[in-house]
Amino acid sequence: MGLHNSHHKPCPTHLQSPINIHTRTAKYDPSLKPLKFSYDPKTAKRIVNVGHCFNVEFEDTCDRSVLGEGPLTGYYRLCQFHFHWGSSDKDGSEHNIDGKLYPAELHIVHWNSKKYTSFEEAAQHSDGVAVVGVFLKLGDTNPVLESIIQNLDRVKTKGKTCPFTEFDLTDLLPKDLNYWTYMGSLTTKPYFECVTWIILQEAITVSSEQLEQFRRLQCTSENENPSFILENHRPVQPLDHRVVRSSCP
Ligand SMILES: CCCCNCc1ccc(S(N)(=O)=O)cc1
Ligand SMILES: [Zn+2]
Repeated sequence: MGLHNSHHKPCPTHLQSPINIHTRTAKYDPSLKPLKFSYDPKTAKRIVNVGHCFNVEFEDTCDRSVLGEGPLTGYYRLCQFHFHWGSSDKDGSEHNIDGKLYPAELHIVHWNSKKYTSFEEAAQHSDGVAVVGVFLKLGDTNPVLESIIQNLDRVKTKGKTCPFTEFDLTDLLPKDLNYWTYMGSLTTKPYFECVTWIILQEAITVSSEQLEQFRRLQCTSENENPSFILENHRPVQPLDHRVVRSSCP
């Protein structure tokens, strides 16, 4: 199924992510609301090395940590956050801003708990998932990131987990919560087209040494010859007929 045109041949519509955000083409939408983060630090649970990155997982059996408003209808339940990075500080982010790459990108993953009963079910629907993307720019050591990174040697190999509780995720967000938003997909297999992307316009800082810690994670399990997660960012995908909206003019 896809858009129809005068030569009557259906052209497939791609709704894949990430994309390059061309800021001058983004359309200010005054109907977009401010983002409303309501996170309970007690829902932080553990850090897991999932092989291609590490996830910081939250308790998502009830609506104790939710994202509301913004471009969303209703609220979406926080389930995990993770990062994408590159083999050097020159690239690593998944989304680009006017062709500019950042050294890393944070993804905060939520699912529509009003309509669906799990992330896996929500991921089958176009209104199922909402991911907040935050760029990481090179700068001073980020003390909040450091509280996560100091645990990484406990999840060095694939499949390892360690407890991680009492974490206030709002401490990791920039002050300015203005955003771009568009409809897209998961950026790793199975690439389901289920994501309302909400990309913050202000970046947070990360130091070069902190990025090096990400690259020391292993994609192999402890009884295999070690190989490292040097990079895990997907190339940008065609925007096609999609419009990126902005929360500010
Ligand atoms: C259906 C189960 C798939 C597990 N993986 C979920 C997943 C993949 C990618 C992203 S991302 N990188 O688009 O934020 C979030 C969550
Ligand atoms: Zn991601």
